[in-house]
Amino acid sequence: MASQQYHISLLQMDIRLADPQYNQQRAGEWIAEAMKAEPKPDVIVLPEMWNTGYALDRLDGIAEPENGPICDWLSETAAHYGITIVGGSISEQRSSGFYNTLYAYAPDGSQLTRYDKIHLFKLMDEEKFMQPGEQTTLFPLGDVTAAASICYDIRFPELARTLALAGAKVWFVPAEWPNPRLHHWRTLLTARAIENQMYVIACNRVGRDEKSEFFGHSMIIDPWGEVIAEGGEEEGIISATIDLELSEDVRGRIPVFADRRPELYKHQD
Ligand SMILES: NC(=O)CCC(=O)C(=O)O
Repeated sequence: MASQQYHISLLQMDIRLADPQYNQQRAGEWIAEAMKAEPKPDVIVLPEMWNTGYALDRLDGIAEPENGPICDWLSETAAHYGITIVGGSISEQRSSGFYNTLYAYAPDGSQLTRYDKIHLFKLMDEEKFMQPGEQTTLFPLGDVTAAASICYDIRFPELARTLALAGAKVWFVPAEWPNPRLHHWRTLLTARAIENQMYVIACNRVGRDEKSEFFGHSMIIDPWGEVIAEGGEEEGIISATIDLELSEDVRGRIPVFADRRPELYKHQD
């Protein structure tokens, strides 16, 4: 079996509202910077909607076309450096509307997954402008099953549990999670890691837009719930090495999955 160790780098970047060219240039600079580190990252993660930010009322004309140039760029960048890129999410325009869409690419540049955010966040008016996704996603990270969801999705424990039951040992979560809910962000991510005995790898943006201020605090949490890396509130690269065998180890010690009693998880009067 191939090694299950991966060096992960999260690009905790600021995002300029409604300026995809500038944001792509900055993302490229951040990736080049991350690749100078030793050890070099195997996996790079970007935040949510990093191309446009939450410029929801201006997406027409600035959102990416389906499988558009940003996807080509993510694919070429992954192949150029020989890394996996969990490309955060981008705002994408299709004939059926706008979507908040995550793409991931393998080290050979092939597309690993495309996922449309399934829970749209009403507090930021997402549902007024965007269409929800209709399915969850799993994808291979080497020999291991990985999952990805987006930001508000972390509030739905049944989603994380479904992904873990389907085999996920690591869950990637790009985000634009604003103040003042840092306590929710840290607690929910940690709970999802502990209850599902999997790595949770969450990349949040920093900076502000016209309505919100974003606090960063990108996190890499292991299957015991230990925070092994956490960002501050400034732009930066947050890195750690993970060992996906730890998930099996923790599941063996506290056999939550074997002990589940799903036949009782329905309310009876
Ligand atoms: N972009 C988002 O989905 C934000 C979710 C959020 O802030 C929350 O509290 O949930």
